[in-house]
Amino acid sequence: MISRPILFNIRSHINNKSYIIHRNTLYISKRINRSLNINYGNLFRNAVRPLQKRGHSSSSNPNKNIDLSKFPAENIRNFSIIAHVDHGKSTLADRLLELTGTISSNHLHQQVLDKLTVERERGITVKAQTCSMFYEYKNKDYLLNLIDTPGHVDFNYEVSRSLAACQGTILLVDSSQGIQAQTVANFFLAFNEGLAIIPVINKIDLPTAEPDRVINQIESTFELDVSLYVKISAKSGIGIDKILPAVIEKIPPPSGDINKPLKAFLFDSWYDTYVGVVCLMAIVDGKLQKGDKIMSAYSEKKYEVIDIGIMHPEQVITGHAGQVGYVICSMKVATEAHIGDTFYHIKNPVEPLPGFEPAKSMVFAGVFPTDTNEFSRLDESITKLTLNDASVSVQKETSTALGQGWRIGFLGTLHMDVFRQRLEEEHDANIIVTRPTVPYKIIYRDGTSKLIRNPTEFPDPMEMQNKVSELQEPMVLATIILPEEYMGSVMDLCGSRRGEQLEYNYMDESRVMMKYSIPLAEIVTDFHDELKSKSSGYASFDYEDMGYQTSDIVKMNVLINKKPVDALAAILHRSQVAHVGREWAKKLSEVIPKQLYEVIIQTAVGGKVIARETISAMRKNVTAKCYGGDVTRKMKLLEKQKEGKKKMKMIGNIELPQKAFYDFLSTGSGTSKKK
Ligand SMILES: Nc1nc2c(ncn2[C@@H]2O[C@H](COP(=O)(O)OP(=O)(O)OP(=O)(O)O)[C@@H](O)[C@H]2O)c(=O)[nH]1
Repeated sequence: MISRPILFNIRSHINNKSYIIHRNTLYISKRINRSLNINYGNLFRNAVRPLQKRGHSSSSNPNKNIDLSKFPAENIRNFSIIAHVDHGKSTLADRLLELTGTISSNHLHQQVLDKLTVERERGITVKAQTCSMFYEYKNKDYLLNLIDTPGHVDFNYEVSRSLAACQGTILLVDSSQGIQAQTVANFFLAFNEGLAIIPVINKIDLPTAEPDRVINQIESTFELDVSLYVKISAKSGIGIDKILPAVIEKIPPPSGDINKPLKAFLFDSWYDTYVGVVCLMAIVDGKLQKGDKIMSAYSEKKYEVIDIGIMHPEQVITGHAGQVGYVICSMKVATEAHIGDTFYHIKNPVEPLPGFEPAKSMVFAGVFPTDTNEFSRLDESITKLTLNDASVSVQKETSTALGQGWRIGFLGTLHMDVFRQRLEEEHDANIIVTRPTVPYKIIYRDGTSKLIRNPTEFPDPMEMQNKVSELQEPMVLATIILPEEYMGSVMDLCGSRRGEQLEYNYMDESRVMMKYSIPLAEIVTDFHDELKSKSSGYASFDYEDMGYQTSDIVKMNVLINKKPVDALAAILHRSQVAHVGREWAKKLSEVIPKQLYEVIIQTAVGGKVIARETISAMRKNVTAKCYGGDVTRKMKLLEKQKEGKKKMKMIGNIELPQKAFYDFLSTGSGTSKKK
């Protein structure tokens, strides 16, 4: 049994001070009527820079001391907020930070903890964020460590990791929407962790709010003690003052023993341009100080602690049981920070903590630099981004069409899209991402099996005939919650996606929860959009892994002038081949520009051609309009044409503009269904 780690109880010297520690940055703000007296070293000055760059306000004073030693375990609470997408987690986190004076109430930014550009642009949380607040309750000072978590199913790994660092959670439910699919999924994550759960009903300011109905839903669906619930409007601030007293009263303090040998738990890490690899560790037992020699239970590599947390080492670096903070040790490479690793003093080995189950990639896609010279730079960027997102798996791969690249595993297609956007925006990458595929399983006659993450690994006909006993595809258990009137159309949708209904229950007189077993491949493309459109936006959906099932899957090749293009191959269920084959051939014929010779596009399974399109030849004479006149002008036009050609990708023996290739791969060319 693991003692639950605490966040950010960094031993230091605080004299009635208030501060907030952010995951990868830090800023300090005054608590009302109290003065700051904090002493920072270079680390803090370095760490604060990125935050200031992003425009956050900071009232930091680099020459004062912080002391957290006055917060014994019983005055600490570690809690998270879990909810369905858009039910108001980040807004509630803002209100709590304001209430505790951690940020000012006229703070310019909303959703302060959504720090990534991608989060602000998309209005979603993708990365769990942590901050500490100070709060006085019944004449006692409390250190409250709050973790804001993502709501979307693709980021569940972040939620699980956050919950492992907490003793309790706020289950936030929108009072106009009621329980949704991710409310259910997140509730069970918290429930299985044995956390104290406080139901909080949000958005009671809305005219459509039905808080009492939602409370009944919570009671009947989760059998939760609803006498604990709190009704709020995170937007207007109604009821916010009731939340922290409930957190203190209902959530137990953390446990841990300062006198036991060191057991430090690495549960997050990131790459900071100024200080390199930074780990977020929970010191479950024992103490950790600057200069300590520690060892990773995972890799058995030895490190020296260079700095802890955000403080100047001489004043604030000592940790004790239940403390967490930044630990900067002599880790050179980003991948050395293994999420879930246990660290101990070299001379005092301990039994490692169970750690986290590694995230299981649900979809894989090839990522290739558009300019092959960019490979090394992008390789470094991917490594850094992976450190900030442990749920991504990366392997190098080579495509005949696209050159050297990577096969990257994601938790879902939104996750994939966010990763692509971060790579482009934060690392200035120019990339082509191939169509995502789910991991299929090949069962061989000799009893062995192999997972394939790339259509190019699909067995050839000879291998199929002689060695393969069966092919399997991954299945998921989908939970769909929707108003009763949309049941018919959603059932049709699930049926068309090879879904099999397992059960349905009424949550109240008009809302239904349906469970389906569906092939993962059927939901990773446009299922969510279709579900929204079939239910006028009212259905919500979540899924979990359900293992593998025998399936009639085949590899579909795309041939250009009779040559297969590896980057365009796909693994499909046989029932999809006819319409996907036709759709792809047509789409490719639309994006491939006319060439100097005829181009034949075919889609085929084995030797059988599914669809064929032909693009007739065209000779483009760029100098035609020059009527034999000026030679320099002709030369210039030819040069320009040459430049243009550099931006082309050779696919088979044809030239395809990168944009066309990108357009084909990124949208509309999935295994979308006949509408
Ligand atoms: N009317 C009203 N709107 C609210 C309230 N709380 C949040 N909202 C709005 O609901 C939307 C979603 O709020 P967020 O705080 O981003 O929701 P979230 O749960 O953090 O979203 P994800 O991180 O994407 O899961 C925003 O437009 C908020 O302004 C509330 O109490 N009342």
